[in-house]
Amino acid sequence: MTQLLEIENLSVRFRTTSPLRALMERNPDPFIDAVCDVSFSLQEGETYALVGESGSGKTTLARAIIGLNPASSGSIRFEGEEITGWNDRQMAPVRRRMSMMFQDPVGSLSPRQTVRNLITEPYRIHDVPLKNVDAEAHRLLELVGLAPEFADRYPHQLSGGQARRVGVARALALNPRLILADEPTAGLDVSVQGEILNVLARLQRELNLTILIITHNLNVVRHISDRMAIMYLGRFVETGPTQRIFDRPRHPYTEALLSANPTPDPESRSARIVLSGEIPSLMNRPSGCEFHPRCPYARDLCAAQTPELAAEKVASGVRRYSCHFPLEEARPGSQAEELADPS
Ligand SMILES: Nc1ncnc2c1ncn2[C@@H]1O[C@H](COP(=O)(O)OP(=O)(O)OP(=O)(O)O)[C@@H](O)[C@H]1O
Repeated sequence: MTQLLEIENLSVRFRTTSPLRALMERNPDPFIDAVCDVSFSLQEGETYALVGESGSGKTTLARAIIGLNPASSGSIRFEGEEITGWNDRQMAPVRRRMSMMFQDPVGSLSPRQTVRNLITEPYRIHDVPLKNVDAEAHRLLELVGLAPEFADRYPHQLSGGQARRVGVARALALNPRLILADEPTAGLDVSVQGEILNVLARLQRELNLTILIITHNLNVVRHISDRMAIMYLGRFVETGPTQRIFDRPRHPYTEALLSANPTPDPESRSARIVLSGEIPSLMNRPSGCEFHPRCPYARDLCAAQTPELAAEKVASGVRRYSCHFPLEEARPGSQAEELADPS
């Protein structure tokens, strides 16, 4: 598989908008690291999910990849080219090759434009001549399973699921290789969520697209992604093959997130772990392991020392986690699988 995107030690720092809050939080440095020392890569044709509670830095990371938030340190390579720090003019050709589906596509669709104009607008924005606008609009609509008649509709004439499909069609204009999909199913009924996920999965297969999906919804992650990363306070705390993480989380935060997820399968239902305390402020990060104040298993070392991101080879890839006392792998069947690992 070809490596499409490579992120190394990426951080994104913002000046906090509230000096008063900085004072109240006893933080003399009015900056927050919304993304903190993140490394990962995307292989061509895979779907990678970013998961984490609200404010954990998922959108900031995606915006940094497409050059909308400047990186404060680290590196971003796309198709083998270093694009860190590039300005809008330099990023323009890159943004034809990667496109972002923003949250709330209905709100972001201009109400006065027809679907035809909306989905072919990227060609005009990027000054790419289009011989036959109608033909391209129909091609894009067909890709997302909408009839050609939808080209003449306006956003208010679309259902939530149709608007989401239009958002996907627009993201596919210019034939990008990477789609950054921010909460593509948020606010939809479960059955419509399933339809959108099936559209994305089909496109990923048919067009060999690479998809970075951002979501709160663990059922979405399980359904669609090959690999996943769990973010906490801007950091990756666990990454690896999705199925493996769902089967056997190693980080206590992952375990808690998964336990809070409603699953239809009674076999895989575990007791819900309720985390104590609030998510800490980015202006006042806890010492050592930043999850320790909420961790049910924390010991003295956790407050004193930051854990490394340990790597572990598993049959389906590599899994990483940052925890001094990771959860045991020892569950029924695990030994047999470990022995079969090619590590
Ligand atoms: N432009 C900005 N200036 C200052 N702070 C920002 C800016 N953009 C984001 N942040 C802060 O960065 C942190 C991470 O936000 P981000 O939106 O990336 O989180 P998220 O995980 O995507 O959350 P959600 O799931 O709610 O979208 C938050 O504390 C947010 O307030």
